[in-house]
Amino acid sequence: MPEGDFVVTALPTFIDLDSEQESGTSPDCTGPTVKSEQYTSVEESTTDEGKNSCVGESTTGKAGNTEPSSTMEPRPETLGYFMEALDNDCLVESPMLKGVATPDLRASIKLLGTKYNSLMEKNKMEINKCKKECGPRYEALKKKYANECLERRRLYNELIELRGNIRVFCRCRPLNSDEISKGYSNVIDFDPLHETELQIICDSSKKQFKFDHVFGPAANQEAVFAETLPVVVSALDGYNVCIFAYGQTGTGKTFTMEGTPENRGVNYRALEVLFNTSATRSSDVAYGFSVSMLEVYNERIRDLLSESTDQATKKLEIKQSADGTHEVPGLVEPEVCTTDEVWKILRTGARNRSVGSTAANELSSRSHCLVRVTIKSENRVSGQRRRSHMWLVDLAGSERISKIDVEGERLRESQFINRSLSALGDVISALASKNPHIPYRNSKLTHLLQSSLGGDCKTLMFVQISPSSSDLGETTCSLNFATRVRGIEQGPARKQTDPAESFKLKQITEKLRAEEKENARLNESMRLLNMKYTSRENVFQTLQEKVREAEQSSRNYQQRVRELENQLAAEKRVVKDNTATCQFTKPPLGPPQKQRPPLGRITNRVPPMGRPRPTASTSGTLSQNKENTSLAASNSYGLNPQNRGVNKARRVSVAAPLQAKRRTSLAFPPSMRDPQTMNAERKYSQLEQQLSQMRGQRRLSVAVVPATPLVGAYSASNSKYRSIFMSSSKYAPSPPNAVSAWRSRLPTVAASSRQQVRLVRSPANGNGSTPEGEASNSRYCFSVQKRVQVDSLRHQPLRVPQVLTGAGVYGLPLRDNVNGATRFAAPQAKRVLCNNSKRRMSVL
Ligand SMILES: Nc1ncnc2c1ncn2[C@@H]1O[C@H](COP(=O)(O)OP(=O)(O)OP(=O)(O)O)[C@@H](O)[C@H]1O
Repeated sequence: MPEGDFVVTALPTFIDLDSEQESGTSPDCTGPTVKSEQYTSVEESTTDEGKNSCVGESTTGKAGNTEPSSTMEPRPETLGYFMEALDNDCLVESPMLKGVATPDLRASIKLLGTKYNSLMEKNKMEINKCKKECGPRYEALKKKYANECLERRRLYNELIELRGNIRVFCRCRPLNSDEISKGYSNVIDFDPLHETELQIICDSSKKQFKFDHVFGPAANQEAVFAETLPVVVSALDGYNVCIFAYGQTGTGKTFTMEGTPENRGVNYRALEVLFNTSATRSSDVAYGFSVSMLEVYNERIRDLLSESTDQATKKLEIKQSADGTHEVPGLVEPEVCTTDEVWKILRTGARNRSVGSTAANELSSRSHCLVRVTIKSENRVSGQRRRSHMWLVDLAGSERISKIDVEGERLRESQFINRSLSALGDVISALASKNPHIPYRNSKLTHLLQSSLGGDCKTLMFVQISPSSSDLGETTCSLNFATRVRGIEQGPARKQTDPAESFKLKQITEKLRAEEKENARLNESMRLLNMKYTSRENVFQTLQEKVREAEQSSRNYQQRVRELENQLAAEKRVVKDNTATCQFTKPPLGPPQKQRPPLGRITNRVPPMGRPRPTASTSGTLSQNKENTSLAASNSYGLNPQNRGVNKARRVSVAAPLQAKRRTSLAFPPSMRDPQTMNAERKYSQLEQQLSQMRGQRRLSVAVVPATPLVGAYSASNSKYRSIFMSSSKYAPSPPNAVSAWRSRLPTVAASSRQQVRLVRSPANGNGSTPEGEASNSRYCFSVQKRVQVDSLRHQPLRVPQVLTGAGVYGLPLRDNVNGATRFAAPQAKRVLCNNSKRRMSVL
């Protein structure tokens, strides 16, 4: 509490502490009981007036029982005279109190000071308590208020859009002294209750006009700007805004837009609002402002902020930028941050503006003045950038040339002004009638305002009128024009974005479109692949089904094989039993080979031909499943006339009772078992006899060409090389291709001719000699399963390639040479190491 607020107008000598403690510093003076007989010596401080006052009562705004403490100097009768306030509002004894002689007075003042201090303490505590209680509530309310402000702004924008993005205000200036002096009457009638209507009185009739707002002569600049404010704020929200004043010369257009230093107009106030609002939004959005000022004078653009002297020669042109906005390259556009800078710039521009004196206006504007404010913003949260323009246009006055009485340069100026205003009227008419072609380029003025007139911007027009009866005609024209403007139906305004930002967004959009296309392509290929996959899965399932079936059949076969094996084992046991009854034992001839004992240990010998086998009936059944059949068995089965129905070549194994180191297979053609060729049996017995003479036991495989009887002979040259000679002189020759087509059933013979040598011989008399005439009629091929290579050096007639080519063996030279070699030279075969294959082989 400030010092001096407490005034002790009547200092009692005694204060009833008890009663005061209850009442405190009650202003109703019911507290302290003053005892008059105890008045102190401070008599000068006791006045009649003060007797009814109470201690500690503030004089400020109270009843007249106290003097107002207009001065801060404490008077002797105030508490502050005896007590001093410290910084923390505590009262301490003043040195003045020492001069008080009466102890009661001193004691009472001290008491008052103490009471004051305690009250102060109590108050502070209460304030702190309130702060604690109300603090969060206050913050919440503050936040709510901010949100409400935002909502209000949004709703206001919506309201403006609903009202229309072209708004028309009408402002009527007061009658000037000249008009009054000339006795012109007021023809404009306003109804204060209807702010949107005005009437023109002409010839006792009234013509009514409606606008968004009508400002009468009494309306000041503040009132006008209050209605303009929302449109100005829209520019901060990112909208393009155009505010222009239109009207007859001398009606106050410049006054409304520029104003005077005392009554500043829309231009200055708008920029002021922009700065203030941007400051309040600075936590969310960062703003930047720049201002340019130009005029269109006689259809030429002049930069009003340029300081260069060659303004007359410098030609400024309107260019359309890539983003569709219209720019004037080379225009001076300083950045502004404060209202002072703005005012300075506006003053500079106004000074440079072309003005002249006319009959209607002493300082008539002879050009259209345009102030362009560029607003750049960046949202600190979302990072979104915007750039918008606010045009503040003071048009040159529409005027009747005859009326203003001009000639020369002024007349030319007036013609240009009227022409450009007419172009503006055309644009407005085209917009109002929703004409697809808007003639923006008919004048520099409309061309400059193209992006801010119509379309997606907000437009505000001030139609300025004169109340004078002398200007009735022009006033009516202006009002009619304004009514047309108001009739324009515009679509909703659109927030502007930064061109750079737009370009970036455009690129992103294009990229997204390309990605969408790529996605569609990938989806299509994925769909095709899915279809392919589905069809393959079907195939796979079918194959799986087949595999299952194959497995099942394989299992069946295995089962069958096991059964056959069991049967075979049983038969083997029977054979074994039968063999045990025989005098001699035979080596096992049928597969599997692994179960066979090594040949070296076989002690079988060929039984004599024609000797009946004791178990012929039993072993006959057995041998049908064997590939190698013993000679004896083949004798019984292969040559048995009863088995002639088996029309396939047979291979007969001949086991000699010598040391078996090699095996030779002998195959018989089915025809061999033909009854007509049974004499082969006889020949075979000869072969068997020769076999028995062989040194060492050998098993031979003899392959016989089909359909050819076996009448060959067998001879051995030495232990390492065997050749078998067969005679066919008795039978008709078989065609060579029949021999060539024939293949031994032995895998080793068929697999690689390089490792085989087929020696062919056609002995005519069975002793190895071959008559010339029968040489080409050989029919029998015998293969010895031994790796043999004919030494071509020692036996020149033998051509090695011929020998090594299997089928080509059947040739006369080879046969003769082999025959000769067998008969006369009986070449020794020796084991050599082959350089190429690194394998050992026998060489003739
Ligand atoms: N509302 C008003 N209140 C008081 N004075 C006004 C008002 N409107 C205009 N005036 C005064 O009228 C005179 C002419 O105004 P102003 O120059 O602004 O007209 P103008 O329309 O701009 O004319 P021009 O087209 O020739 O430039 C000025 O002296 C101005 O102060």
